[in-house]
Amino acid sequence: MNDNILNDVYQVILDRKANPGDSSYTASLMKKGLDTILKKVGEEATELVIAGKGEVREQIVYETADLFFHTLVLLGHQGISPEEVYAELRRRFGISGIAEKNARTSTSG
Ligand SMILES: N=c1c2ncn([C@@H]3O[C@H](COP(=O)(O)OP(=O)(O)OP(=O)(O)O)[C@@H](O)[C@H]3O)c2ncn1[C@@H]1O[C@H](COP(=O)(O)O)[C@@H](O)[C@H]1O
Repeated sequence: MNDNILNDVYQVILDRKANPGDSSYTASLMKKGLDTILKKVGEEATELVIAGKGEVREQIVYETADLFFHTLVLLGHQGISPEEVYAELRRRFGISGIAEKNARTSTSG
């Protein structure tokens, strides 16, 4: 996962943090600080829960994107790279996950 949209958006977030512009929503969140960012993450998580209950596919996708974005802002604020999260997921995926992937590959051809 070296080249994906999460990384691209994260790079923009870091840039907004380093070079805040007046019109940037990300920069305004960074300026307001951790409590505001955490509040947004909580709100977006709640909105995703509501969307999930509604079972409207487009709404779930939209709210998931909002939650991903605000989570990346939190990571950026804390100086944590998405790569650290990917590494944790890879660690959990571990040996059993790799074995499952290999089994799927060998039966799909
Ligand atoms: N991915 C996003 C992104 N997702 C959501 N948002 C903003 O997050 C806010 C969401 O807060 P709310 O849910 O309260 O918004 P709302 O309009 O009240 O309600 P919704 O309809 O969004 O649910 C809105 O203002 C959205 O515009 C985002 N703002 C920025 N980005 C990315 O960040 C980049 C830099 O943006 P700026 O910092 O604004 O330059 C952009 O190019 C995008 O790639």
